[in-house]
Amino acid sequence: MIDSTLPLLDLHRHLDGNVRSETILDLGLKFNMDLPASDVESLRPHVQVIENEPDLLGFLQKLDWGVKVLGDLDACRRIAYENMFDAKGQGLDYVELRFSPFYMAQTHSLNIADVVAAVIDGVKAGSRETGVQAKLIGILSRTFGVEACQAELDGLLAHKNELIALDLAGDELGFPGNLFEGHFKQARDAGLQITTHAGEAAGSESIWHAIKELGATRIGHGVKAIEDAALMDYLRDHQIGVESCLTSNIQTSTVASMATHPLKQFLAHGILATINTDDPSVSNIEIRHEFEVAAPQAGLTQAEITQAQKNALQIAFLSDSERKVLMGKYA
Ligand SMILES: O=c1[nH]cnc2c1ncn2[C@@H]1O[C@H](CO)[C@@H](O)[C@H]1O
Ligand SMILES: [Zn+2]
Repeated sequence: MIDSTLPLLDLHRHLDGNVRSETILDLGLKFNMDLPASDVESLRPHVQVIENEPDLLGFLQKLDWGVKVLGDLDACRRIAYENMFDAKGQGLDYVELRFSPFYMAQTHSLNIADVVAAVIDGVKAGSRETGVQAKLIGILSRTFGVEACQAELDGLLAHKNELIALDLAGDELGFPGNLFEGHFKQARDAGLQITTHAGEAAGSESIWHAIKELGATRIGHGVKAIEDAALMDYLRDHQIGVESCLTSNIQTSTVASMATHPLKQFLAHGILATINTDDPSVSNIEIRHEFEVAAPQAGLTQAEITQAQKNALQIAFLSDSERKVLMGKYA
């Protein structure tokens, strides 16, 4: 159960992995796109994981229609805005929404920096209207290579004051972190914090690299840390936050079953691990499901679930005063 005496946070949530089916259909019509279906039910297998995918790349394909329909900046603003209402509907108090502007801009050749501005605008409006606090994390989609990621970074840095951190997502096996050390140095120099997807498709060496060379103070997924005792200690001792996404890890075949998910062991080891959604619409889940169904299946006790919720407050990219405001609502 969600501990209702504590704020509810989702720190790992892709806004471009959470596009409503109705919106995909609507935008598809608006921009005259040849969608694979014309109603929500038949669209489902094209934009949602129905059976677990054999690997990460199979899973990631399911995000494609959600960005292909982004025919103009208004469409980008719209999905950002709707994400805030989805968060509100789930009882979330605070979200860190991440997005890849290159991926969003790609199909219709939108200007990357303009896409970033549209997302910022949509999230701000949605936050104002819902009262849900939000921060934005820019993503470099490694799948498109080093040069595309530089263009993506440039677009993000044009709005660096409105972003809190930089992430690296996509094909971890095909595009290892060492290709992006220069990008992350630029981001750190620009004052961004770092959290990257690591140890999801690749092994624990990818997590070490993210921390030591990219400057990550949090790790997305990080499941492979369980195979590396020294890393488990390091994560605990250096308070590196881990953003776990239970259902996503099953759907990408990163973890064989919920019962063998390492989150419980992360928590038992004293690592600051948390419960998050990843791509809600693609996974057909929400934060409540992760707390109430997935976490118990992963063997978490109520005390461990509450601990994960507390950890989120601790590792969120919030200033001390912002954290107090969030806590204050529950005092
Ligand atoms: O679970 C995940 N692992 C790795 N990359 C992901 C995951 N979910 C989404 N993306 C990636 O994030 C960007 C869109 O925000 C895209 O690059 C998408 O492939
Ligand atoms: Zn993710």
